[in-house]
Amino acid sequence: MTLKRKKVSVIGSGFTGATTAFLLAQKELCDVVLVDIPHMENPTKGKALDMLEAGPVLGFDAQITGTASYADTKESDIVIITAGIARKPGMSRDDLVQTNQQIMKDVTTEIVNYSPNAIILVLTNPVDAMTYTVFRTSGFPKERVIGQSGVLDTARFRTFVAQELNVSVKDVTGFVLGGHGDDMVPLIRYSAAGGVPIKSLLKPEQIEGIVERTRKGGAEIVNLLGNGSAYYAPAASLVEMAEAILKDQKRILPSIAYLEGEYGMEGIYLGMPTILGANGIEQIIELELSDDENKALLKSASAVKAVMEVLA
Ligand SMILES: NC(=O)C1=CN([C@@H]2O[C@H](COP(=O)(O)OP(=O)(O)OC[C@H]3O[C@@H](n4cnc5c(N)ncnc54)[C@H](O)[C@@H]3O)[C@@H](O)[C@H]2O)C=CC1
Ligand SMILES: CC(=O)C(=O)O
Repeated sequence: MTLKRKKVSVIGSGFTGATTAFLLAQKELCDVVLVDIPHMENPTKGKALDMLEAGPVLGFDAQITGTASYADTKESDIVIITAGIARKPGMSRDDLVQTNQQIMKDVTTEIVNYSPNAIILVLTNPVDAMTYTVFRTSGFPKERVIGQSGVLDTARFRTFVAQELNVSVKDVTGFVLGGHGDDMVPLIRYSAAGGVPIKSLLKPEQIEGIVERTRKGGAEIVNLLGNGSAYYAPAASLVEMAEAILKDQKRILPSIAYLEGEYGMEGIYLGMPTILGANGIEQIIELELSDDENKALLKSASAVKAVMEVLA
């Protein structure tokens, strides 16, 4: 009897898509199909072949296919959407929303056609609104359409806390909630180093500095790179979420989840503490928030709603 390996398709073979595909294969989590537009078919095939040829050196065994045909994605367990454009000079935020929204609709129609039982992970920005578009277009249940931002934002927060304390990042925990923007909400009360609340380890001004740097974490990398946005940490974040689902790990990770009454909100995708397992989002965890934390979360939700208002 041959065991069928799990299959993950990654849509968009750019910086984040290619890095995600490589990490998934390197960890032998699944076979990977990397998809891009027809114009990009040969470069996509080239990237996939190049990754495959790293297998003998790194000692991993996974199929990696580059393609422009969605037929190759048939019966994927997970489909990860990284396709889309980033904002260019002269382009408004609304232009970006319109363009990426159309790409989400086109891509999702193909995903539904070939992988009707898949779990979809969305990365494309503005990610809260794009996850909502994929949810509406797919008709999938809410637990099977999930956005990525909180794992990345929390990773940045943990990195900065570890740097400030000069301790191992492995011992730093945290939780960043809300939309993927300047109003995201790092929950200081739930952040600790080795189990010790960071409030008793750092001065208020140090914590404020870390919160601000986390909120601007994406822009910091954009400014340094000069020609694109972050992709190593975003890809690692997608892979952590995909692994939790593929292995039914029941990990408590922040995900962009659809709210139907949780935290007093309805009809919006927003970063929340969730349990991720084989069924996708298996639970949204409702934390007790202080008045200030609740106010900050509502402010972040308003920013997401403002983007949703320009959705067609
Ligand atoms: N949510 C998050 O935390 C993060 C979100 N992002 C977002 O992810 C997206 C991708 O970023 P990068 O990979 O750096 O961009 P990139 O420009 O390197 O790659 C995008 C790829 O999408 C492809 N593409 C465009 N239309 C397509 C379609 N209809 N079907 C299939 N492929 C298509 C392009 O040909 C390109 O290869 C951007 O919107 C970026 O802002 C990036 C990092 C973190
Ligand atoms: C690009 C992006 O969303 C980030 O680096 O946070």
